[in-house]
Amino acid sequence: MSTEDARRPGAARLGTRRSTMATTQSRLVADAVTERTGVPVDLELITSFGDTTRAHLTQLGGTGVFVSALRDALLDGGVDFAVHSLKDLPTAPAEGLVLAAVTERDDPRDALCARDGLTLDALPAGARVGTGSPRRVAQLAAHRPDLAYVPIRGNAETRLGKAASGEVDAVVLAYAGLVRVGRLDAVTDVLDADRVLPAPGQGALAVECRADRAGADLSYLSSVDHTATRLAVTAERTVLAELEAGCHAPVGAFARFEHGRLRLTAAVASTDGAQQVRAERTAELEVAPASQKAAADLGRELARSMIADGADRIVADPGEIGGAAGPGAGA
Ligand SMILES: NCc1[nH]cc(CCC(=O)O)c1CC(=O)O
Repeated sequence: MSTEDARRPGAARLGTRRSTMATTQSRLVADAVTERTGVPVDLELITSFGDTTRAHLTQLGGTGVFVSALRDALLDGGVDFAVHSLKDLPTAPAEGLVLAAVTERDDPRDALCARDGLTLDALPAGARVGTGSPRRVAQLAAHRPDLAYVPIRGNAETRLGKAASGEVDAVVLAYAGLVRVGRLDAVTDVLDADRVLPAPGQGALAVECRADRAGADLSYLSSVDHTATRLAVTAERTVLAELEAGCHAPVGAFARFEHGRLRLTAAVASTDGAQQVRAERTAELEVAPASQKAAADLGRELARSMIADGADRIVADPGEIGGAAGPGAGA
């Protein structure tokens, strides 16, 4: 374990993964906490299995590879709190831990980073699109079944490098992540939610700490909680939980407040894009912490209507990326 700075007495210790994206988003939250409460925060770098393994993410057989090392450090008191990309957090609550805050969401959309400034519609048939996310492949294939989807992994810089080197023609990454690593220059098409629904929680950060400290010595963490975001991501994550799907399932969900209502859209698609269940539902909801249950109810009702339409069967057997069904022949 190494520290970013020498530890300052009285400073809170924020555990973070080592990647540029993780340290940038941890620093953002640390600065917001300090600005709002006066509590100084030091970053402590922790290596996780997800950062070191060469196995493809979808082969790791479980969710949350990025978060378990941080959670161990929280539970044993090595650090006071941790910041995760919310979309990487399993929906099942972690024993002894709570979400002390969910920060205001950044842009939730996915972005295409293609050679020669190409947009999704302009990519030629057969172009190779690199992404290891079944959700992205499934939804992209629904629009462009004629492209070749190639599973790739690595951090944002590594993936962008594969497009720059010509190994693939394009990669798809979260817009918010590209902002955090300072690589918006690579974006050639921003994929709005009508085309590709983001992952539940995408663009929001989760602040996690030990349950017995959240209402006690760490109660100041609530200063960075954003109620509207928390309600939206509660609805989104409830869809995922009800579908019994993990963060690498082909499930997109996005909720936003519009005219006093929370509007939730979700989609499940097979990896070849051929089967898709998409649904939307709204609920009248006050932007207040007391609306938490109503937000979860909205997610549960939407998921149940999708299951009635066969969404659970797609989740159970979405097909492989670049698998037997493969890219369609037509242009
Ligand atoms: N799975 C990795 C991951 N976790 C969070 C982000 C982006 C930032 C965010 O969604 O908050 C990324 C990279 C990506 O999907 O391109």
